[in-house]
Amino acid sequence: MSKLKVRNLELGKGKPKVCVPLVAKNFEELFSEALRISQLDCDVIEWRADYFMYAHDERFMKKAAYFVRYAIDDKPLIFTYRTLQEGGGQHIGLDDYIKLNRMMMDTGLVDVVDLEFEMVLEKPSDIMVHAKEKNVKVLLSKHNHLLTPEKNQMYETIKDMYQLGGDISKLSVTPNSQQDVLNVLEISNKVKENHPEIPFVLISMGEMGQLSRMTGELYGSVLTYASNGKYLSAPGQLPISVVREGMEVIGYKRGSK
Ligand SMILES: O=C1C[C@@](O)(C(=O)O)C[C@@H](O)[C@@H]1O
Repeated sequence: MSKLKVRNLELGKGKPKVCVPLVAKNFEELFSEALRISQLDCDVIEWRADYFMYAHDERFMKKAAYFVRYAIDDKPLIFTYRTLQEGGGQHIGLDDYIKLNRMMMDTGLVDVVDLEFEMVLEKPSDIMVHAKEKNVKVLLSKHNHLLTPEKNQMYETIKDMYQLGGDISKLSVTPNSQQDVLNVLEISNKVKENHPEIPFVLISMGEMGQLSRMTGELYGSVLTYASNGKYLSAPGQLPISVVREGMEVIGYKRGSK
């Protein structure tokens, strides 16, 4: 499995790392939630800026990023603005999306930026190069809240994201049957076996897909998203303790303590 260093964390080594969402609509909530979440047993924090009411004001966003970094200290931080099309909290135009993400890279306060694959494809720009220059990792993502695509399509998407320069490829899909969940696990395993160079995350959302949030050690996902105790940023997210226990059982090896 390919390894990726983010601050002191090595993604792809041992168990998947646990990421929880930071969701807030104003500054007061942002600061208190960031402080609260930084005390949880998580490895990574994902700031879902699409829920923040000042997300369209550049000056406020810079201040907000300082607030968050101050509150969470040295924890790895993913900046995410999820678009409405992919299940996010508020609308953003393509140009503003690119501008906001570039600006976040420039702050030097975020470690990873989650960029939607479709947005990057739609607006060819130097954003991937810019991230490299700023030493920010790019997690390319794609979400399907209706269904689970064909197996081959999922496989190709993960590879295409890597090809485009993503440091992590992430695909979150919705199962309509248990077979869909198995398909996600099968493709995870296939990427792990055939493309060990690709750090990836494959999630089957909803209650039906919860198993996929705990099987990363077996099938290769480097990150898993859990609830923050107050809020789920996607259907099917489990409490941190449940995910950790599940991963412990699934990854249990004879002879390990
Ligand atoms: O893309 C993802 C994964 C996710 O959708 C999930 O299924 O847990 C949760 C989102 O917050 C995150 O941006």
